[in-house]
Amino acid sequence: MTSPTVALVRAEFGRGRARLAGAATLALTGAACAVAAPLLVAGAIGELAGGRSAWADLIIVAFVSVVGAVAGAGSSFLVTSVGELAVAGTRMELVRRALTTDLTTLRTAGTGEITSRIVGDAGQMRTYTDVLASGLPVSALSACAFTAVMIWLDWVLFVVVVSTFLVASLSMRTFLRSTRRAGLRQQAALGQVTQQFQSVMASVTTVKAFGAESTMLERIRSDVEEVAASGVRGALSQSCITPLAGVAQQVAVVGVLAVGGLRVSSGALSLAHFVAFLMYLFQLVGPLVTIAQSLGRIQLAHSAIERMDEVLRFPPEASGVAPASRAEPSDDEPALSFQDVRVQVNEHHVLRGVTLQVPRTGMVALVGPSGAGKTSILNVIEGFLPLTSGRITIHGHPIEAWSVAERRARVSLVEQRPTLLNVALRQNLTLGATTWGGGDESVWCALEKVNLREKVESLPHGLDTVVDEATGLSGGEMQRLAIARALLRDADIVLFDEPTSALDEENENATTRALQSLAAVKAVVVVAHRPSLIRNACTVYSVDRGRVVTRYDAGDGREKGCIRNP
Ligand SMILES: Nc1ncnc2c1ncn2[C@@H]1O[C@H](COP(=O)(O)OP(=O)(O)OP(=O)(O)O)[C@@H](O)[C@H]1O
Repeated sequence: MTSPTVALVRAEFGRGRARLAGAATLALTGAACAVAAPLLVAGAIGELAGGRSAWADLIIVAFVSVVGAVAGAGSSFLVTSVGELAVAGTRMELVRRALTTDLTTLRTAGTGEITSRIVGDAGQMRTYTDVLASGLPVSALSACAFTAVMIWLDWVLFVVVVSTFLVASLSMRTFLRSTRRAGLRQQAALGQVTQQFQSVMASVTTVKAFGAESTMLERIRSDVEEVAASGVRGALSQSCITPLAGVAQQVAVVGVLAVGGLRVSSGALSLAHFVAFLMYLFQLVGPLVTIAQSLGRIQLAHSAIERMDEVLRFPPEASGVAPASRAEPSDDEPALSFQDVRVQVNEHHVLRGVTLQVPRTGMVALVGPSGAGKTSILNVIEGFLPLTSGRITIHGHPIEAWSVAERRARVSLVEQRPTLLNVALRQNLTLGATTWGGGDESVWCALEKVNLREKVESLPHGLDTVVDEATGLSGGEMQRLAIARALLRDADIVLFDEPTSALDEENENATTRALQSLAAVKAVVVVAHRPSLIRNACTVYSVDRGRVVTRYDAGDGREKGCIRNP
């Protein structure tokens, strides 16, 4: 199967083909200069041996060497710039895949693991692009050219060189394999470190409050040590490659000197060709070491590619069918309808046959003991939990008939544990707000409804305040900001999961009023424990063990608190 990472890199290289063509031309120039230099030196020796001046030849040698060096540097710069773009393109695709896959895949993989692939493994791929596009082809080209000239100069001496390098290359294969294994283990351990550290940071206050710093440190230590141990194993294998090439070169030099000396004295080889052959032999070691090291680095990059491939193969969220296949919502249909909805995750029966209806306007409350399945009902509407059987309709159309984006555009959610993004308050509040025309008035209006206007006005940067760990928002303030965000979104179904659980009486009353006025024009579903919220519901569904066990409807012209069992 083709690696999606490699396919991405190829596509990026395709986009940078002009620069790569320039790099290839420069690399060829560099290689040609490297090949020409010893021949020019041999020519100079011939001139000197014949008692003639060799100044002109030596100046040409110097010129060719400088041109070769400049061409090599230019080629490497061009390839590096294309490589950076390839890494950036791959990183963006990894982020896109992570954001567009379903929650189950995301949670199974672990966000820390994914982070380490986006940051660490993608960085490792720079090695791959550098090596593959620059070091390796140039060295291979030079080695081929040197080899061809060496055969032309004296094939007997070349056989001596090949036999020594063949023995060395067989030993190198073992080192290359162990480098790859070490690389895979190191990247996996690094992923674990990121995963563990992220989870500790997410609960850092709990860790501190319970004095669990050293316990957490110990949990992370074994993975950190594994990163180091695999790194050392990889470095050991890699560091054996250069000396091995050095030893092969020395053995080859001794062999070439012995055999070459005999051939020069017998007149089978001229002195100038013998010197040129030796120069090529010394020059050959550089490209050979680069090739061997490049192969080692490619092994490391391959392990990174395997790990990125896993993310790039994440399935996208089921997108539903195109809107064209569905008629416009009818006014007579309820906003939401569940018929015998069942959800099973692995062996766990989360919902066991839920039937309920939510009218187009008004508030429906879900009540019940902890773990009953209330949040799961909201999650299945959002598509965070997959439906096992049963039927859900939104405005009369089955959820399968809505694309995920369209369905979510109709629905707004305030989660039980709301989160704010690390961006300005304004951006947090207008996240997904389709009606927000760029003016702040609607934002202030939403903040007023949740009793937060004064607080935000008092902040030195107002709506431009960036929400980070140092902002120090209280749990109740976070909850009210999340409610304001939901009020600003132009969705016709609004889901609230225990929206007042962290609020004092005054803020609870303000929020209840905001929800009431919202329910006058929209369908509101609220998971609630507080009587103040339940009191305002037109229908209350009592949920237990994944089922609706009772339904209470408020009577016509009822007074507050008057909820009767049908
Ligand atoms: N993705 C999931 N995988 C496995 N089990 C799940 C999943 N989501 C929910 N559950 C389980 O389903 C049950 C219902 O969970 P849910 O969060 O819906 O309860 P709840 O009624 O909202 O509880 P609470 O009032 O405490 O928030 C729980 O036992 C929970 O562990």
